[in-house]
Parts: sequence; C-alpha cells; structure tokens
Amino acid sequence: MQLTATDTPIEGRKTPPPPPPATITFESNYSKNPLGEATFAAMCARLPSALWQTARMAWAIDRLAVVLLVTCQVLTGVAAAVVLAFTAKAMRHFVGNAPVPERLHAALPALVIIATAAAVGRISSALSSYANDRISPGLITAADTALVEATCRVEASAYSDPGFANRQEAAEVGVTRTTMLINDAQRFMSALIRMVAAGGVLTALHPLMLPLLLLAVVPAGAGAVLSARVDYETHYLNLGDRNVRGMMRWWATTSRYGDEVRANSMTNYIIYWYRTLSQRIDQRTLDAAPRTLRIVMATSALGGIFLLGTWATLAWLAATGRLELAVAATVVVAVQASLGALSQLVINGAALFHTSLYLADMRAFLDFAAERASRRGEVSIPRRVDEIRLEEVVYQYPGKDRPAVDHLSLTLRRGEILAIVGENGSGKSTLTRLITGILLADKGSVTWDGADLASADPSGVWAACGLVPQIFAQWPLRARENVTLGQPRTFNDDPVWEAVDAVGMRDAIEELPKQLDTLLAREFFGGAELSGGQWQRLACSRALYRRSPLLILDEPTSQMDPRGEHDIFAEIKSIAADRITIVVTHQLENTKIADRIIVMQNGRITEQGHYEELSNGDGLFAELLALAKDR
Ligand SMILES: Nc1ncnc2c1ncn2[C@@H]1O[C@H](COP(=O)(O)OP(=O)(O)OP(=O)(O)O)[C@@H](O)[C@H]1O
Repeated sequence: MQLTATDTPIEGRKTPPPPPPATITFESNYSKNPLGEATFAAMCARLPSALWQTARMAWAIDRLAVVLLVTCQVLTGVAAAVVLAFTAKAMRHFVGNAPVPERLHAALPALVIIATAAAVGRISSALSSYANDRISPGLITAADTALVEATCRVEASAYSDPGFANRQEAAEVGVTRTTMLINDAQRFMSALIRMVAAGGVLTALHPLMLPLLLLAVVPAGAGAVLSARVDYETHYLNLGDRNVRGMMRWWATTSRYGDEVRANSMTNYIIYWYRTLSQRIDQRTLDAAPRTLRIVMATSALGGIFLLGTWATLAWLAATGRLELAVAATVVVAVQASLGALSQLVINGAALFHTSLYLADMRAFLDFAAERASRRGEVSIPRRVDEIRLEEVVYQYPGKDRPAVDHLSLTLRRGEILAIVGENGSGKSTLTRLITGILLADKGSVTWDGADLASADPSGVWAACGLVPQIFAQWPLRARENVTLGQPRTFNDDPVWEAVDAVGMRDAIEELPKQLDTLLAREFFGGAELSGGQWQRLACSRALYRRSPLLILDEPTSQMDPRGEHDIFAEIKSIAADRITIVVTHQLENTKIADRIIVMQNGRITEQGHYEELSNGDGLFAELLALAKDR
C-alpha cells in the first residue's frame, strides 16, 4: 500500500509523510513504571506465590476435579514406572539362554503386569484430561472476574498511577495463560513421577547412569528457561504497543465511531498506523529469534556431548565386562525411558516457569489493585444530607505540575441548586469528583454533614449520589437496566417509567421493539440503537431514578434538543427542594435556574452570585455570556 497521510492527498501540494505511531515509553516525569524495575530474580521470587494462589483458585473452583487430577497424575506416573520396571524384568528373561517357550513362560507374569499397568496409565491419563477440562474454564473465569472486579474496586485516582494500563494489560495476558498452567503442571508432575520411577530402576542397574543422564538433559532445561526469559522480555517490551494497538483496534472498528472514520477519510492512516505498530511488535519478536536460536543451539550441543558421554560410558562398562550383557540391554531400555522422562521434566519445568512469569504479572496487578482499593473508614453518611462543606481543598493529578483544584472553599445546603461554570480545564469536573468523594482531597477537607469523606465508607457516600458525567456510558443492557443500573430492582416498572417520563423518553422507549426489555446495543442481533440525545436523556433518567440527596449533572444537555433541555431543567427545578443539586454547564442561559453560580478559573472560584448579578458584572461570566451571544 502506498503510504499517504490521508485518503485524499491535497492536489498540487507536497505533504509530509505520515507520522509513525508514537513510541510508547515507560517513563514519566515523576515516577518510573514499576514493571520496568522488575529484575529477573525479582520475577522468579514471585513465582511460588503465583503458583500457590492459582492452585488455591483451582481448589476453590472444583475440589473433586483437583483430587481426580492429582490422583490420576500419580496413577499415570506409577503405571509408567511399573511398565518400565517390569519391562526390565521381562528383558532379563528374554536375553537368557533357556529355550524360547521357557523364556516366554518365565516372562509372562511381567508381560501381564506391563499390559495392566499400561491400561491403568491410559485410563488415568484420560481421566486427568477430563479433570483438567473441568477445572480450566472455571479457572480462567475466576481469574478474569477477579481482574475485572479488582479493577472496578480501585480508587479512581489509581487509574492515573504511572503504568496502570500496562500493568493491567500484563495481567490480562496472565489471565489467558492461566489454563496453560494446569497443562504445564500436569505434564511436569507426570514427568516427575515417571522420572522418579525410571531413575530408580536405572540407579538399581548401575549407579553411574542417572547422574550422567542428568548432565545430558540439564543443558536443555537451562536452554528452555533462558528462551522463556527472552520471550518474556520481548513480551514486556511489546506491552505498551500491544495495549495501544488493542485500544486503537476497538476505536477503529466499533460501529460507534464508524461515521467519523469514514467521513474524515481516516481509514488509510489508521490501517497504516495499525500495520506499522504491528510490524514494530513483530520486529522485536524477530530480533529475539537469533538470541533464542543461539541459546537452543548451544544448550543442545552441550546436551548432545553429555549424552554421547553417557552412551560411551555404557559401551565401556559392557565392553570391559563391568556390566553383564543382559543387564546392559536393560540399561539401554531404562536409559531411553529415563531420558524421555527427564527431557519432559526439564522442558515442562521450563514451560511451567514461563507460564508462571505471566501469572506473576496477574498476581502482581491483583496485589496492587488490592493495595489501591478504597479503604477509607467506616463513618456512615446520613440518608438525608443537609450540608456539604469544602474547606481549602487542593487536588493535583499525578504527573501534573499544578493543582486542578486549588485551595477551594464552598458550602452547599439542601434545597440549593448550584451552577458551576468556567473555561475548559478550569477544574469543574474535578470539583464534582471531590464533592462526590470519587477523588479524595490532597489537602483540606470535604465533609457531608460533618462526616469527612476521607474516613467515610465510600459505598454509603455513593449510594447518596446521582451523577450524570460528561462522558457517560451507553450500556449494552436492556433499556430498563439502563435506567435502574446501580439501584435495587422494584417489583413493577412504575418508578422506571416515572424516570423515563421525567426526561421525555416515553415515546422513544415505547417505539422500541420490546420497549423496556429492548437490548440497547445495535451491534447485537435483536438490539436497538438510540440517538445521541436520547442516550443522554437516558443517562439523566438513570440519575433521577436514584432520588439521591445529591444530584450532579455535568453538561447534562449538551446533545439535547431545546425541548429535551427545557424538560430536564424543569424537572431539576421541581425536585430541587429535597436535595443538593449541582449543574456544570457551558450553556450560561441554563444557569438562570441556579440559586448560586460559581465561576472557576485555574482551580479556584473567582466569582459567585446570581445570574443577574454576574451577567451585569464585569467578570469572566459576563465576558463568556457576551461571547455566547456574539454570532
Ligand atoms: N484524569 C486526569 N488525569 C490527569 N489530569 C487530569 C485528569 N482529568 C483532568 N485533568 C486535568 O485537570 C485539569 C482540570 O480538568 P477538569 O476536567 O476538571 O476541567 P473542566 O473545567 O471540567 O474542563 P471542561 O470544561 O473541558 O470539561 C485540566 O488541566 C486537566 O488536564
């Protein structure tokens, strides 16, 4: 594909080549990405706990299956050992000097045991696969759900912690690897049991053989561990790019943004960008390939030399009469079996180690999320809030060099409608996050009826909030749940219809194929879609349905027609007596309903008063109002 900055090059004008995707670095001005600081030794130290936690998860999911798995594993290993031991026995009879029928007769009991043990081994192996199939889906769901839940429960400020998104991405990869762990552990265990058995037989035949074999396979194990390390390092280097590529993929392909992508001729650039980023990821993987090759070649060569040494020693022992020929033949079989088991042991051990590296990332994220979970205190908030007071509140986002809210004091009383206005970035939304306790003040205090939000139980605080954020979710749920989400269900739909009526959405809902039962997601078969303004009305109805003592609406009508806007503000006014209402808006005419308007600049309140007062003054409010009218 020819690289163009846009789909439609500007005629007769030279345009610069399109910029490649930004380099994702792990450093920020203020702190380092913790993932970047993890040394290989530190990662290895996390493995036992990651394995232990996963084993506990599996135990919690299906104890019976875990017991079955372990039992069958032991049985499979024991059966393999029996096969090997009795093969050695049978071999002794076969290589004797007696006539063939006699030799066969003497070997028969051993052969029967071999056949029985082989059958037991096969059956246990099938049963352990079944147990594995029973554990795996539950395990991956448990890990995935734990990750989603942990992320939902962190303090909102944790999202701004450096490297949060990368840690989360690493944890998600860990989730997908969870099922591999069972397989790896299963194979490792079975190889271990076979190894113990074969090794025992081999040592009984000649004590020198096992150490020699160990030498032969240790290089392969070391090679597998070193290759796993290279693979993990590549994965780590690619983490940021994979994360941003995943995000871009969703934005580019979701129908929600399809109009923008097409009508602004973005397709070529997005595809160019996507391909370039993918190639960058591929390149890192390719760069790692020669390292892996060198490791495998060197360790295989070393292993080969040691193996040759083993066979040479065996030949020397037999040639010099130090080992009977009949025993030497058995040793050959035992060496083959031990070699197979040993190789499996080290390869699966390395695979287990490899998988554990990813699991450890998942565990590290879960631990981090647990540390950053809301843990503020037990102070409860009254169901009816009379006063919210902010005193000298300061809040600065991590990585920012000045506070978004700066020494701000404000008192709100029940029955009051407060309008917050100000230019973009002046701190209005941050102020609402502080009032609702989504963010906690760095300095100063926010109290609800005297209870400091820093030590109040957040679920109690949020139960008393109704919030329409600037960017609200369009949940792929039924229309009913889009209204009631976050609230206990009622036995009938009357309160839902009441909230729907309050935002003038009854007709629109009644026209949906299944009314309140309609799935609001056009992406899915049977789903329906609302217009932008209708979605916004629904977000408002969601907040109104809660009948909360604090109602906050951040640009609630930006997508609404004048009728919708009028209805919403009329509703806000009619229910205002019972609660504290805050409206953030750039539509200054809407502030007429407010009992008080505050104007924010650089995180501070610079003016406050009634609409008439401020519009006739000579401050920012009057200036913005004049600009709004100047068309
Ligand atoms: N999650 C965040 N992480 C870091 N900085 C943020 C974050 N959210 C907001 N900011 C910064 O804080 C400042 C205040 O932002 P805020 O969203 O409160 O402004 P606002 O007045 O609501 O703006 P707008 O009118 O555009 O909605 C801005 O400088 C912004 O860049």
